[in-house]
Parts: sequence; C-alpha cells; structure tokens
Amino acid sequence: MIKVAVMGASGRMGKMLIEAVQAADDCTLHATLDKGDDVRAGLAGADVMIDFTRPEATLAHLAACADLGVKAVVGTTGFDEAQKAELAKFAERTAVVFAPNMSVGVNVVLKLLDMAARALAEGYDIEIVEAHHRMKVDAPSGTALQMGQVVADAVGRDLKECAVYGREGVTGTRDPSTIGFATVRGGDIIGDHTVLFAGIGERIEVSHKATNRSIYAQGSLRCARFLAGGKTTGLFGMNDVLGFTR
Ligand SMILES: NC(=O)C1=CN([C@@H]2O[C@H](COP(=O)(O)OP(=O)(O)OC[C@H]3O[C@@H](n4cnc5c(N)ncnc54)[C@H](OP(=O)(O)O)[C@@H]3O)[C@@H](O)[C@H]2O)C=CC1
Ligand SMILES: O=C(O)C1=N[C@H](C(=O)O)C[C@H](O)C1
Repeated sequence: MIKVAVMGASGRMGKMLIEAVQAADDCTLHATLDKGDDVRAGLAGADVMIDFTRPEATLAHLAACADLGVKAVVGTTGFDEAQKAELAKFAERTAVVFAPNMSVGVNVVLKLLDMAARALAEGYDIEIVEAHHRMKVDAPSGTALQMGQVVADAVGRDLKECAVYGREGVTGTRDPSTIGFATVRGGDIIGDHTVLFAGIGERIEVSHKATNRSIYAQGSLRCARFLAGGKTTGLFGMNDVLGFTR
C-alpha cells in the first residue's frame, strides 16, 4: 500500500484526491492537511505527498518532504523562475514529479502539438487560448504555458522572447514570430485549452476540454505509483510517468 498525504485537503483538488486515494486498491490515506496543520507531523511516515496548493505553500511542504524522505507529486501552478529553481533543489534530496497538468489527455495533446508545430512552423500564426473557473488565481494557466513551451521548442523560438500575453490598443500588425496567449475566466469551467495555428486559407485547432477534475486526481495517483516504484531523488515530469520517450 502506498501511504499518501494530501495537502490543501479542503481545496477543489484536495477533495478529489482524497476520494481517489480512498477508492484506489493500492493506496491508503496517511494524512490530510490544511493550512495551519502541523506539516511535519502529518508527513512523517508517509510514502508520497500530493500537493495542489499555492507555490509558497508547496515549497514549504517540499522542504519537509526533503527532510523526512517523503516523495512528492506537485500539481500546483503559478511558480516564478526562482521558485522553480528552489523546487528543483528539493528534488536533489527526494523524488518529485512536477507537472502543470496531470491529465493523460492533456499530455497526449502536448505530443500532438509538438508534431503539429514542427509541420506548421512557417506561415501559421500561433495563439493559445485557455479558459478556467472564476476562482483560479494564476494566468495564463500552467498548462497553457507548457503548451507554449512545447510549441516554441518545436519551432525553434525562445518563449521568453516571443510570448505576447494579451493585446490592447493600437498594437500594429501581428509579428509572425510571436506566440500569443489569451485568458478567459468565468463560472465553473474546469479547464479548456486550444492552440490555434492560423494560416492563409485554413486554420488548425488542437483542443482539450476537461469535464471532471477526477482526470487530474487519477493522473496524480499514476505519479505516486511511479515514485513509489523505486525512485529516491530527481525531478520528473508526466513524460517520465507515462513513458513517453520524446
Ligand atoms: N497539475 C494539475 O493537473 C492541476 C493543477 N491545479 C493547480 O492546483 C492548485 C490548486 O488548485 P485548486 O484545488 O483548484 O485550488 P483551491 O484554492 O481550491 O485549493 C487550494 C488549497 O490549498 C490551500 N492553501 C493555500 N495556501 C496555503 C498555504 N499557504 N498553506 C497550506 N495550504 C494552503 C487552500 O487552503 P485555503 O482555502 O484555506 O486557503 C486550499 O485548501 C492551483 O495552482 C491549480 O492551478 C489544479 C488542477 C489540476
Ligand atoms: O486551476 C485549475 O483549475 C487548473 N490548473 C492547472 C493549470 O493551471 O494549467 C491545470 C488545469 O487546467 C486546471
């Protein structure tokens, strides 16, 4: 049995994770932790922590995991570059899977995007549109940013230089080397992502629409099984978990 500690237990994902762990034959709920609880006491003795909270909280939880030898699945988004570097340092002391989207479907879409972007590198304008519920606090979504990274790598551009996050006023005509991001927030949208390749005479749209948060919880359990199966240190992504080689 994999002993799982769920952080942010009262959150949207926390609740889904508790249900998923309780329903899994090979996992047991070791602890459920909320803001204000004793993190070290809760994590002591756990095999894997699953964390969908906020970047500052995740880093504090990872510090405890590294000290206690607890492996970690991190789904939290909204990390800045310095925070990502801090997370990577903890992965030198314990095994961590870090992915902005744990859904198998989204990770298949990332592969499709790599293929599409290589074929459509010239003559097609690339725009990424994401929509989420009104309670989401970070933008663009971690998934949209990862899609941008995959596409930028595929077409040989530096995302930091070519990303355009929203447009307003007299913008001038579109620079073909840019990758645009647009964010929609409203209601209870669980998570929609579309990458648009707009050419002359045609446009190609690659989309994923989530209809239930259980996809993220089930993906997280796959990550927990991957870590529990012998990983001790290192930073992993869904490519490693799902066995995608390229
Ligand atoms: N990788 C993936 O597949 C997915 C990633 N996400 C990401 O997961 C994160 C959480 O999403 P969601 O569940 O919707 O958010 P919620 O706001 O519903 O839940 C976040 C939880 O974290 C807790 N929390 C916040 N700050 C702290 C803190 N400083 N210490 C301890 N706990 C804290 C919150 O407690 P309180 O309410 O008391 O503040 C809450 O219980 C987001 O970054 C989101 O983008 C979401 C879905 C899928
Ligand atoms: O906050 C959410 O809800 C989600 N966040 C993740 C992200 O930022 O990409 C994953 C998913 O889209 C749901």
